[in-house]
Amino acid sequence: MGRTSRKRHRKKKFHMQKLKSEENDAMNFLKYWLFQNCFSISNFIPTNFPITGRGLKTIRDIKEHEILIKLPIKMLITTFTVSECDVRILFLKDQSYNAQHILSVFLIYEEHLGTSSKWYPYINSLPQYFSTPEFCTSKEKKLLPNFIREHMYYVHNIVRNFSLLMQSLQTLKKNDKNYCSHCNIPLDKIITFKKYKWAYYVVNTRSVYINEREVQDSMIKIESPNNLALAPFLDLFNHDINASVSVSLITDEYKNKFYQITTLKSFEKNSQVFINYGPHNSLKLYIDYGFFIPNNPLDEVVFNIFDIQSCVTLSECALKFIVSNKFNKNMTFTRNGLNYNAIIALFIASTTLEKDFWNIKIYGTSFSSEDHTKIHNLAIQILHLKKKEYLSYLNDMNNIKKCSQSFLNALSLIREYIQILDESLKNI
Ligand SMILES: C[S@@+](CC[C@H](N)C(=O)[O-])C[C@H]1O[C@@H](n2cnc3c(N)ncnc32)[C@H](O)[C@@H]1O
Repeated sequence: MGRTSRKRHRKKKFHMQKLKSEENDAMNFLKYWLFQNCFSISNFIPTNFPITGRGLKTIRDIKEHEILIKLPIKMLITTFTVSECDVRILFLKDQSYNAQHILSVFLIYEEHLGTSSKWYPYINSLPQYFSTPEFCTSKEKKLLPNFIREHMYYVHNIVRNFSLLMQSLQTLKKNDKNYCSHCNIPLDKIITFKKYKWAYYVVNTRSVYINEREVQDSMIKIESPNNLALAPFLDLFNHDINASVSVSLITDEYKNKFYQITTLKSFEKNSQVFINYGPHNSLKLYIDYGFFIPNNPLDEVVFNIFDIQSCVTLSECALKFIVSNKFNKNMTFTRNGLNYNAIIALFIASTTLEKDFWNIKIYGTSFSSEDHTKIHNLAIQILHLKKKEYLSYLNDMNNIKKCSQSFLNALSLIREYIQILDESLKNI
C-alpha cells in the first residue's frame, strides 16, 4: 500500500465511528434478543459511517453470491402479527386499512408498552427522527418547491390516515373501551399525531416487501397489496445504487421459513455493506427515505408544456399534436442533454414545416441540422428558465438560518438539479 493510499485508508477509518454508548447498548440488546429467537448475527457491526450514518460494517470479506442475512420469518412484523396483539381493537370491523397504517399503529402501541412489549429490543433500536420532507418545520415546508410538496402530499397522506385512526378512537370512546388494557391510559393520549408521524416513517423507511401469500389471514380488513413487513436488524442495511442483491423466502429441512438476502457483489472486510432499495431517483429517495445519492444516473430535471410556452408561441395544431401523442409527459433534461420526449416536443414546437411532414420526420428520416439547431436553441431557452426557477427556490430557502436536516437535504437536492442543468447545457 503506497503512502497516499495508507493515508486515505487511515482517514477512512478515522471517519468511521463506533455507535454512541446508548445506541450501542440498544444494538447489543437487539442482537441478544435475536439470538434468543434463533437468529445470530456474527458478521456485522452496527457502525456510524460518514454521510450514510448508521449502517452495517462487515468484519470479514464477503464474496459475491454469499448470503448476507437469513432472518427467521417469525421475526418479521406483518399485519398478521398486529392482528394477534391487543392493539387490534383499534381497527374497526367495517373499515379496511392499508398495511402501512396497521403497522404504524402497532408500533405506537408497542412503543408505549416499553419493556413490557415483546418487541422492545427492536423498537428501542429505531431512530426517533427522519429527514424526509415531512420532518421539515411548517415554516420550512412552505418554502419547499411545489414539485417536492405536491409529491410528498400525493404519496404520503398521513393526515388522512391519522383521521381514520381518530374515527376508531371515537367509536371506542362511545363504547367506553378507549383505555389501554395494560396501563389504563386513554388511547387518545397514547396515539398522538406526532407518534403517528414517527411510526409512519419507521414503516416507510424500513419495511421490506413480502409476498402477500406469505402473510396469514387476519381478523382486520386489509387493503391489497398487503405486502409490507418490518424486519429487525435486516433494516440496518443502507442503500447504494451500485449494490446488487437478490431476496428470497426459503424453507429449511425442518420447514422453518427465512427471509434471505444474497449479495451479488463482494465487500471488503471492515467496509460498509449495502443493499439496493430499488431503481429510485433522488426525488423518490428524498421523499420516501430522507436522503439521496449525488450523481444518480436516474436523475432528470422535468419541464412541462407551460415552460415551452413561456419561450415560444405554440400553434394550436402543435399543442394538440404534442399532447395527443403524450410527448408532453415526462420531458426532461438529463446530464446528457434532452430525453426522447423532450426532443420530439421541442422539434414540433420549433419547426416551420407543415404538419403533414411531422410524422415522417419523427418516425422516418432523421432531423436535419437546421431542425437540430432549432431544437437546441429552444432547449437552451427552457434550460435557462428552469435554472432561474431553481435558483429562486434556493434564494428563498436560504433565508432560513437554522434549519432541519430534512430542509438541508432539500437544499442539496435543488443544488443537484442545478448541476444536472449545467451538465445538460454542455451536452445539448
Ligand atoms: C432501512 S434504514 C437503514 C438503516 C438506518 N441508517 C439506521 O440507522 O437505522 C433506511 C434509512 O437509512 C438512511 N440511509 C440509507 N441509505 C443511505 C445512504 N446511502 N445515504 C444516506 N442515508 C441512507 C436513510 O435515513 C433511510 O431512511
